[in-house]
Formats: sequence, structure tokens, C-alpha cells
Amino acid sequence: MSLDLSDVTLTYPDGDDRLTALDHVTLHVPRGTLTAVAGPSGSGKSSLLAVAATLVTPDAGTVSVDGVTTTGLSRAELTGLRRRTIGIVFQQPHLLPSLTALEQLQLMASIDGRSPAGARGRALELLAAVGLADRAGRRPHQLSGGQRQRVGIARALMNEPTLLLVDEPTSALDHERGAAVVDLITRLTRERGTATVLVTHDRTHLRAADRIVEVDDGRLGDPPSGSGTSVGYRPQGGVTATMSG
Ligand SMILES: Nc1ncnc2c1ncn2[C@@H]1O[C@H](COP(=O)(O)OP(=O)(O)OP(=O)(O)O)[C@@H](O)[C@H]1O
Repeated sequence: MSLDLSDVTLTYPDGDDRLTALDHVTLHVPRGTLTAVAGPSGSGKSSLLAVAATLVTPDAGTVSVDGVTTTGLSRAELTGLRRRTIGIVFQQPHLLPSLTALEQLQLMASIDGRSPAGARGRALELLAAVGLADRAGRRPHQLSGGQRQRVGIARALMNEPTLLLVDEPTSALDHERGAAVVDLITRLTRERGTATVLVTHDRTHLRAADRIVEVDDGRLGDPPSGSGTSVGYRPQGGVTATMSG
């Protein structure tokens, strides 16, 4: 199970016209792999994430998460699907200032209708997995930028998502901390078997990605065979494959 975008087109209103943000995009991301999405500003990277997150419905094409085709689901069904299967890491983690790292994660369980006490074990395990076992009681202002981003990553994994969507996680970090955060996301992708999509401007962090796809003016970079805009998964054994057109 995985993320599948099939022939997805997304347009936005643009005066009397429509602006095409995604143009017949097909992308398959299997579980346990990380696909990095690179491309210039305005090329459609955030639109791709928003469609994958089921936050935006495309004009045409289908989106499947974990084998469930999202087109045609009601708003309530989409909300349920998102809670159960999708974790999102934002550019800035947007932590609540008054809560400790542990409580930020427990809050996710409460939103999902589960008891914070019952979620404590999983929250502590995830904080340990991101290297913050000894910071569980700290509030955001007592953590560094990189540590706050790690809390955001642990929080995204709280509900055991199968799809992990990561938007420019390194934009507020220096190069070394940014590389460490991408390495962490790559490791968690493999350990927890998520289908991970990571949007970035900075290709220097992407050594460990299974694939890099290039978005240019709403289109994915052609694979070397030149067969349309479809980019299929090709196991690379951890070797980065750049598929620019
Ligand atoms: N809500 C919207 N309404 C109208 N046009 C939009 C909207 N959101 C994005 N766009 C346009 O769609 C195109 C793709 O935008 P998108 O945000 O997906 O690009 P991006 O690659 O993520 O850019 P950046 O790297 O600057 O964040 C751009 O031309 C943008 O101006």
C-alpha cells in the first residue's frame, strides 16, 4: 500500500482564466520509500503535497492513499482517512508554546479521541526515536530549532500514518541540522514503513532519497525512457536517482 496519483490535473482560478498548477501528474510512492520532490518556486510542489494530503481535490485524475481512492469521498470520510493514515511535517512545526514535547504528541491522540495517558508510551517511544528522550518535559522555547522540528516529526508519526508528507523541513535550519533532519526522516521511513514525500528546494540533503522527482511548471520530470510524465518506482537500493527531464 502506498500513495498513488494517477493523471492528476489541478487548476486554480486566475482572473477570467485558470492556472494549471499540476498537469497530468502520475506518481507512485510505495511504503518504506522516500521520494523527494524538487523544483523551482511556483512549479507546483506544494500543490502536489496538498493533493496527496487530500486537502485539495484535483480537477481530474485520481488520488489513492493506502489503496483507498479519495475522489468521491465525503468531507467527513476524508477527515477520517487523513487522521488514520496521513502524517504531515510542516516547514515550521507550529508547536503550542505552553505544552511540553510529550504533551504536543499526546494532544494528537486526544484529537483522535484517545486518552492522552494511553498514548504516553507511544509518545515517549517516538521522542526517543527522534533523539529527544531526555527532552520530553521541555517546552518549545527550551528547545533548539532542530529539536523543535524533531518534535514536529515525532508528532506527525503519532497516529501511525502510512503516508508521511514533509514540506521543506530544513528551511529554518542550518545545513548540518537540515541534513540531520532529512537523514532522520529517511531512517523513520524505512523503520516505520511509511510512503514518504519530501518537498525541498535544497538538493544537497537528498543523498538517501530513493528517488528525486523534478516538478517543472506543474509537470513531473520525464523518466529517462521519455514515456509521458509518469514516474514509476524503480528500486535503487538506496542510490539516489535524479529524474529530471
Ligand atoms: N490558492 C491559489 N490560488 C491561485 N493560484 C495558486 C494558489 N496556490 C498556488 N497557486 C499557483 O499555482 C502554482 C504552483 O504553486 P505551488 O505553491 O504549488 O508552487 P511551489 O513549487 O510549492 O512554490 P514554492 O517553492 O514557492 O513554495 C504557482 O503559479 C502559484 O502561483
